[in-house]
Amino acid sequence: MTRSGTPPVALTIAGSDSGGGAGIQADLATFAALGVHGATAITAVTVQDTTGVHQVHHVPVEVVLAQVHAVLTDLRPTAVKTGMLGESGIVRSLGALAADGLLPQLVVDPVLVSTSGHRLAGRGVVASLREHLLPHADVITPNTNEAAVLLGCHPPASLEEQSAQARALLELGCTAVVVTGGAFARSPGSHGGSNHVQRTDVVATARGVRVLAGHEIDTSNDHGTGCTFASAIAGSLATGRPLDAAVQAARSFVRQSLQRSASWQLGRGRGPVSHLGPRGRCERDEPDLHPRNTRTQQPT
Ligand SMILES: Nc1ncnc2c1ncn2[C@@H]1O[C@H](COP(=O)(O)OP(=O)(O)OP(=O)(O)O)[C@@H](O)[C@H]1O
Ligand SMILES: Cc1ncc(CO)c(N)n1
Repeated sequence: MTRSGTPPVALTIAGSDSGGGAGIQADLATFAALGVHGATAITAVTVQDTTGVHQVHHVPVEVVLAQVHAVLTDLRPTAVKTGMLGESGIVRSLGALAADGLLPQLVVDPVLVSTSGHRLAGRGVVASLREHLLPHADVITPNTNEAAVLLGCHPPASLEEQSAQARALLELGCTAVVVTGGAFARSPGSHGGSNHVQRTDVVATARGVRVLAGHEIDTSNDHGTGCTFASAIAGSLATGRPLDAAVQAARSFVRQSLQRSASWQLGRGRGPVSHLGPRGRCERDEPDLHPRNTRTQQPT
C-alpha cells in the first residue's frame, strides 16, 4: 500500500550540465516544479556553462545500467526520460531494456548537438537511436535539426516540412513524435502579440498531425528548453496525465519558464530558463542588477 502524500517518481537518464541549465539539472528542477520525485542515471559529465560545452566525459555503460537497475528496482518510476546518451553502447543497452517493457512511459529526447554547436553524441549514436531505442519510445522530442539528422534530410524551411518530418519519424515505430522548435514567419493577420515569428511544435500520432503554435518569446536565456520540455512531458505522464495533455502542459511550462528568465542575467552567454516558478523573480533587484536585458514580454 502507498502511504498518503507519496509523490510519483520519474527517472531521467541523461548527462550532467555543470552550468545547471540543461541535462540532468534541468530535468530534476522540472520534476520538482511538477511535484514529481526525480531519480537519475548519469550518462556523461559535461564541463559546460552558458557560453558552451568545454569537455565531455562519458560514464561507462555498465555504470549507467547499474544506476538504471537500482532506480527501477527500488523506486519504481512511472515514467522515464532519456536525454544525452552520448555513446551507441548506452543507446543499445537502453533499447534492450525498453524492448523488454522495463522503461515505462518512455520519453526520448534524442540529444545530438548542443545549442552552442558542440557534438554531444559519438559515432553510431544516430543509427543506434533509429534502430534500437526510438521504436520503443512512447514519445520522442527531437528539435528540427535533430529530426533532420535522424531522417538524413535538410532542416525544415516551412511548417509543412516540419510536419512532414514528424510524420516520417513516426514510421520508426514510436507511438508519438513531437518535432520542436520550428521558427517561421507568421502569416499576416494572425493574432497574439507584435512579434512576427511563430514557434511551432508539431505532434504526430497514428491519429494525425497537430500543430501547436505561439509567438516567439524575446529572450537570449533559452539554454535547456529542449531538456525542460521533454522532462515536463515525462513528469506530467508520471502524474497520470494522458499524452496530449502532458504535451500541452509541457509547452505551457517551457513558455512560462522562458518568460520568467527573460530579464535574468546568469552567466555571460545564453542563460538558463527559469525552473523556479514565481520565486524566480526578484522584482526588487531587477531594475538595478539586470540592465542588459530589459525587453518587455508579450503575454502568451
Ligand atoms: N524563444 C522561444 N519562444 C517560444 N518558445 C520557445 C522559444 N525557444 C524555445 N521554445 C519552445 O521550447 C521548447 C523546446 O525548444 P527547442 O526545440 O528550441 O529545444 P532545443 O533546441 O532542443 O533546446 P536545448 O538544446 O537548448 O535544450 C519547444 O516547445 C519550443 O517551441
Ligand atoms: C548535458 C546536456 N544535455 C543536453 C543538452 C542539450 O541542451 C546540453 N547542452 N547538455
